Amino acid sequence: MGFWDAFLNWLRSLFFKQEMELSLIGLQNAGKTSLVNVVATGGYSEDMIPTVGFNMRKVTKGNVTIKLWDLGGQPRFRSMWERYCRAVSAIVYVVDAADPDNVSISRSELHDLLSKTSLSGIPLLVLGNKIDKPGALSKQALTDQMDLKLITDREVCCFMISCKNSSNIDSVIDWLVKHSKSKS
Ligand SMILES: Nc1nc2c(ncn2[C@@H]2O[C@H](COP(=O)(O)OP(=O)(O)OP(=O)(O)O)[C@@H](O)[C@H]2O)c(=O)[nH]1
Ligand SMILES: [Mg+2]
Repeated sequence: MGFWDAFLNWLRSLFFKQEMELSLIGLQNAGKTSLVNVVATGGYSEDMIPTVGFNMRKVTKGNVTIKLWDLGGQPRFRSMWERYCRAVSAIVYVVDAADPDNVSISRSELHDLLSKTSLSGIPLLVLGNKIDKPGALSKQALTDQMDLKLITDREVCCFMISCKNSSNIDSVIDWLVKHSKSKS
């Protein structure tokens, strides 16, 4: 990048700060906390501790500050998902694409959540994670099994990713940045 480009980017960053708040939802073991780590630092670990309740992380990408609510996915935490989704610019729903036995539970939890009137219209990003594993579902299979075509009251996007290999993480960040809002 030349000097002037760098200078203009710096100026832009001073005047066009964007921010967004989003919630990461999905069953336990889907890879939500791993995704936060990959987006924030690029780090990945096999040794993860299940999230108890929730964690909040702030990540800055270019001009955009993203406040991430990383929620626990175990059954006992699912009743609080809705509360943490009310004020967000987007809901990110993570599915373990290499665990076909749990996809139908994941589908019903997603559709239950989206049926709450407090969340109507909030854009949804569905991420099929762990595509590095053999037997992981294709995007088409995941879209079908999650009944994503039935969601017509909001913008829905789906990417297949691997936190382990950092596959498609750039597309996720691009999508998030596009859905941020100007700071008021
Ligand atoms: N092979 C593979 N394993 C992954 C990937 N992403 C996460 N994992 C593993 O999946 C396990 C669970 O990851 P977490 O990030 O803790 O899952 P979580 O969704 O935050 O789980 P809860 O906090 O209990 O809701 C860990 O052992 C991770 O190493 C991936 O892309 N590929
Ligand atoms: Mg977690």
